[in-house]
Amino acid sequence: MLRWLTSGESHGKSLVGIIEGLPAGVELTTEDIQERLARRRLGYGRGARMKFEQDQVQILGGVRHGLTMGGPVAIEVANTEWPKWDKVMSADPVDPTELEGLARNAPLTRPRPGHADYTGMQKYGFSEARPVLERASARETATRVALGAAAQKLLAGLGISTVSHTTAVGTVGVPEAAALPSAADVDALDADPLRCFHPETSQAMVAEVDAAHKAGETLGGVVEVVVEGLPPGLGSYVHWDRRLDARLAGALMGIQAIKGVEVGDGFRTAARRGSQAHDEIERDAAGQVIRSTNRAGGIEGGMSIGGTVRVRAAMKPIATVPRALRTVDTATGEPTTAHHQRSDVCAVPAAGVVAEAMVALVIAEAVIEKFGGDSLAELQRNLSSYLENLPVLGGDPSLAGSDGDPLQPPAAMG
Ligand SMILES: Cc1cc2nc3c(=O)[nH]c(=O)nc-3n(C[C@H](O)[C@H](O)[C@H](O)COP(=O)(O)O)c2cc1C
Ligand SMILES: C=C(O[C@@H]1CC(C(=O)O)=C[C@@H](OP(=O)(O)O)[C@H]1O)C(=O)O
Repeated sequence: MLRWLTSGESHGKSLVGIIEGLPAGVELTTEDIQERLARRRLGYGRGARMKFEQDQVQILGGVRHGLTMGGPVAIEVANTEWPKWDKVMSADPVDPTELEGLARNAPLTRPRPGHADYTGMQKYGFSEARPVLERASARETATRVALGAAAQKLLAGLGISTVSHTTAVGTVGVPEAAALPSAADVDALDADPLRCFHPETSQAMVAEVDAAHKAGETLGGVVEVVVEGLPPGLGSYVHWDRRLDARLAGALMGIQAIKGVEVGDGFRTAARRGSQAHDEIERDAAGQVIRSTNRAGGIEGGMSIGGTVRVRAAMKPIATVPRALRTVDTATGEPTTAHHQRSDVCAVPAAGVVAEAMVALVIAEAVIEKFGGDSLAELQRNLSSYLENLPVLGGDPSLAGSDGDPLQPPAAMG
């Protein structure tokens, strides 16, 4: 069983994540985590905060000399802006005179439509939005990316890789037929201002962000996560909450501002006729059982079919719109406009990196659940044994496994 939790506020001292259930022997260093956190900060359209705040990472427990030890792994991502917020966000009571006149402590009583402000105040009984937005903020996703790094390192030990890219910003989308990136393309994606794998579209996306910025607007978009090297049979059809697609969708919808999820061609499949919607099963020239297409996104019956999984997440435009939206001042009851200091114009590329972390966590959880093991070596043996004994129905069992590498899923499933 794999479980994980995050704690911390946007302007608090630090964010902390704990992941429990990782086997011993997974390679994990501060640098691994830092590399992924740096990727989350990239992306055209992010606000000023990304420029001046650093993610200061410390592994607090569960890892020794670069290897997990089997216990919970705790990771801290410190907020370097903390000294400016230490009074406003202090955990311990503060003498009210110390807060007097602090602009940062001014009550936020003009809730933003589209953010958690108003309903959070109602639900938790706050008279202003500060305590709501501090936790609702997507600053918290830094912790998920840190925990996702641990999951990705586990998956790497099993030959499973993840990569994310931007497929749409506002109305500008990558053409349907565009090539899909693989993990080998991560440097090219990092170099693109929008983490888009289609240079022409990326240029148009940059122009779209500039236009939105100029107009005092914000933008949403769509990201895709591609997972390669999966064995068949992660997740199950036997119960709704064991379906891999359901679990991935829940994890993606758990990201701030994600309002839609597609598995494979998702909504586009709904518009197709049956003969054009599925991935037919056939034999290639070498006799391997293969799929000629991957419309389903590599999941059928709630199970990975083996090979590549593809999922997309749709992000709504940022709620803190510079051209401030109408709201009601909760202190006076008067109509006004929503509070706004600064914000991202577009955080879609960052959301892609977060989506990748969430997908890695769900896949790692499904892998551990199916193959078990207290050490990575044991998990690898269990997976190898499963793949070696995987029946290739209707064919020669010797076709199972690919080229004698037991950690590779059968090419038949690619
Ligand atoms: C990476 C990332 C960055 C975000 N940046 C902002 C931001 O700068 N301003 C803002 O209002 N919302 C931002 N959001 C979205 C809000 O966190 C989100 O809309 C809010 O928590 C309410 O949740 P909901 O949109 O799921 O209803 C961001 C989301 C993500 C994933
Ligand atoms: C800090 C991050 O994202 C923040 C997410 C966010 C929100 O409302 O979700 C609002 C912004 O924070 P602030 O209002 O303090 O500028 C973003 O900068 C981050 O991703 O590290």
